[in-house]
Amino acid sequence: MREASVLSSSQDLWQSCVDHLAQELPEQQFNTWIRPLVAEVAADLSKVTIQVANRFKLDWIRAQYAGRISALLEKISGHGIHLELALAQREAPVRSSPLTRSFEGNGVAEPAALGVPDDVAGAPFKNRLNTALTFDTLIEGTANRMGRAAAMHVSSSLGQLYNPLFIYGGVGLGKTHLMHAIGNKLLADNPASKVLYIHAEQFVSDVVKAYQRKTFDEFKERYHSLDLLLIDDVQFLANKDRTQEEFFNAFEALLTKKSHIVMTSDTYPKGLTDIHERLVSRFDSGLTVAIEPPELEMRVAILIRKAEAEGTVMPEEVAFFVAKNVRSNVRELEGALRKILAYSRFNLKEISIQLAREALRDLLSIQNRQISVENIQKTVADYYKIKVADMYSKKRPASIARPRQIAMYLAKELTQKSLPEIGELFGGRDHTTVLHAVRKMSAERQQMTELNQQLHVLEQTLKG
Ligand SMILES: Nc1ncnc2c1ncn2[C@@H]1O[C@H](COP(=O)(O)OP(=O)(O)OP(=O)(O)O)[C@@H](O)[C@H]1O
Repeated sequence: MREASVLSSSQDLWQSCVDHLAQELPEQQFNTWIRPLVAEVAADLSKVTIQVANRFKLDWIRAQYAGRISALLEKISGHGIHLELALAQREAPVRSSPLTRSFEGNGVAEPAALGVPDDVAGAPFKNRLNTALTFDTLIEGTANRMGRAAAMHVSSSLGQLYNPLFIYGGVGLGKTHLMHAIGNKLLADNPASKVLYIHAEQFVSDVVKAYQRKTFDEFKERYHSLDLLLIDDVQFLANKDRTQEEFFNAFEALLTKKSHIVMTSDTYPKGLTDIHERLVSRFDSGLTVAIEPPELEMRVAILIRKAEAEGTVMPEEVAFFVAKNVRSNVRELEGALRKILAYSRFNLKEISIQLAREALRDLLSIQNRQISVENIQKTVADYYKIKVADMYSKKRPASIARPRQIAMYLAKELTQKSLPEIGELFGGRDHTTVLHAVRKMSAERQQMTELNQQLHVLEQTLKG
């Protein structure tokens, strides 16, 4: 543990606290809840203000982590610290984790939405590119070869082939990185180009704002004048009719003047739901490429290169060990690497397989863990702050019945259990009750952004 006197700056205090949490918490929890936090530390270290993206996260962090964070900060600094949690101003969604997308409670509703933050109309033009995400830092492998080649091509011959470029794939595979790389390369070659990176949700909010303020002319001027529009996660345009119409208009205007459009999504165009057919067919009219999960060699290369970027050498055998055990996506790999580096730094130990095994023990044990109905019941009960016993009880108030239905739905989705078996585990309920819950939740999650987000968090937590 570091002493107060060793802390060279206020940011050191927060970093130390985060490093500790990285070691203490399961990977998924750390990535979901702690990693995205931004903290301001008073120069005299007497107060730490943590900015949290939305109310839902704020409540969760207050309930689950604030106590531990406070205790750690006090232990590290050696004195009392006032910890404050505050709602952050909504930022451009350059995201660091799949769960840090800028959902605001129920999501940004279309034109009736209130309180849309003020960060586009009237403001000086910002391209929102993250300059760290370039082709140089994007490691190539079979999984992303085609996407990378297409992206390179687009950045060097804008408006010609592959327009629009539609990139799809699972979470944390480098789609966003690829988009920023295109923008950064274009700007490096042609600094006068007008580029905009935007998350689809922010586009929705821009439409809402233009609608509320009757500033569609400015909106059109802003979007239709671009040379390159990079729009991330277009699946978020689902069910937003007005936004889709405006997107369609921008799309047509940009293609007509041979500007380029690059989009990402979690699915291929025809797999998108609740997006107008005419848009979907436009999405598919250029080049559509998939990004696959990285293969073993690529995972090894990513670990070695990222360790290098942190000024550390990761022996190849350690990289293999980690790459074999962390298979899902690059974001998870980055998380594993961060844990290993923090562990090595704190324990003053060289990076070895043994050290990696220790640093990743939670992650490795979670991987070996089967998801059980009991675990689902406990996790859901904790999440909605009800008693685990209520999962089996006959109580009917919505505050209890609903989490119970959610747990039943997750039990069906994440385990091999049959409906009667699940019913049995929920206090001997009939299989039709379980079926009803499963159908209800699958239908509602399509309609309700907030529920979908909560289910996503629960699924990620349970899957580790
Ligand atoms: N091939 C790669 N080489 C180096 N870093 C990578 C590569 N692929 C992804 N990354 C890094 O992994 C992290 C996750 O990537 P990114 O945010 O681009 O994923 P994504 O596919 O957009 O995921 P999501 O759908 O969750 O937004 C980023 O930090 C990114 O820089």
